[in-house]
Amino acid sequence: MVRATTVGDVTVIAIESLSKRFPRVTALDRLSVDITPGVTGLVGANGAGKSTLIKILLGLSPATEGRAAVLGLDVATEGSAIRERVGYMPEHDCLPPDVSATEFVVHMARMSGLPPTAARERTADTLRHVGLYEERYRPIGGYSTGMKQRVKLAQALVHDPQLVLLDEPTNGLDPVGRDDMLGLIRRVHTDFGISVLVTSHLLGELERTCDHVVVIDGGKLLRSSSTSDFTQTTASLAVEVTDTDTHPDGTKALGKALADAGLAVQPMGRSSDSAYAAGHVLLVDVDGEETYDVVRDTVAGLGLGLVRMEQRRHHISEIFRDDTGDGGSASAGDGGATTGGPARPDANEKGAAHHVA
Ligand SMILES: Nc1ncnc2c1ncn2[C@@H]1O[C@H](COP(=O)(O)OP(=O)(O)OP(=O)(O)O)[C@@H](O)[C@H]1O
Repeated sequence: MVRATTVGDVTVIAIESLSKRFPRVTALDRLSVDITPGVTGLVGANGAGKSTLIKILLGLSPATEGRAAVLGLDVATEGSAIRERVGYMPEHDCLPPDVSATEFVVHMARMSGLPPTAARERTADTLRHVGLYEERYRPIGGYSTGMKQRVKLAQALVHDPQLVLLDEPTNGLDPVGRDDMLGLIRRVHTDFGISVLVTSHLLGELERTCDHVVVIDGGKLLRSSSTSDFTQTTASLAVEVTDTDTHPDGTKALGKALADAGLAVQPMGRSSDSAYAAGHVLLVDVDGEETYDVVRDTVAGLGLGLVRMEQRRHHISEIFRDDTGDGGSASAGDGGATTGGPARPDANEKGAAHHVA
């Protein structure tokens, strides 16, 4: 296996055919993926194997098969060296209620080997960075969920790691809290150059935050690509038309005519984007400049009124929806639209071999 390092902008995490089997469940199933510097989202439905992967990467839990290296260190044999260089924000609440954020984060810094003065200085800096400076002497038990998540982030950052693994950092947060946390995560990389692997079951929020997205389902890799590849390669036109006496369902008539003209078209169903009225908007795949002309001419030919024709990037959540209209298992909770569209290449395997008992 190639030993991954951070030098020269190469792989930060190398995962090679990694499996983790519990007695009744295969949590990871021959997963192979490389993660490069930057902010990477690891997305999957509940139970997809995200937390299991993070624990293996930290050297806290052995893999059943396969290998992985973090910052060039083997997870099987060099766990403590990995944990010196990597920060970890666990998913579940793990904070002592009776101590202040300062006491807790100083303690974690000392555990990571920082001398007392450096630990106090780094704690103050880190708590300021996460926006907890004013409240730093209050007991954590009185904190809101958002503040607790920030303490967890601070303790992951305090020893100045090269990489942080953040397990569901937006869990339990309201939309404003989510946005704040995602902004903080982005700045962990832009301000400090720390690489980030962040898990979520919400594709939409990773789309806004991450340079790269890795999608897993049932412990298998579904897709790994840059965020822009996810969205830009699937540019489409949202087209809305009026009905007429001749065409009482103008949307349906246009959809048929555009399909006859050779365009890939589908009705937009449920969407996280409230600007679009479900059932009255068609999504047309853009296949060059001529697509606009074909749509305009077809609308005119049918005598329909054109309400809108606008370019629209797909949300990642739409790329992983299933064909049933229920939403893909990796799109849970983000209001992903669910009409037809570019299907996952391996959609038939979704969830395969997840529960093996
Ligand atoms: N210690 C364990 N013993 C048995 N099964 C486990 C154990 N840990 C995880 N699993 C199972 O492995 C699968 C993957 O779990 P994991 O926690 O990694 O998923 P996840 O993607 O992090 O989901 P969530 O977001 O709900 O935590 C699940 O089916 C889970 O029940």
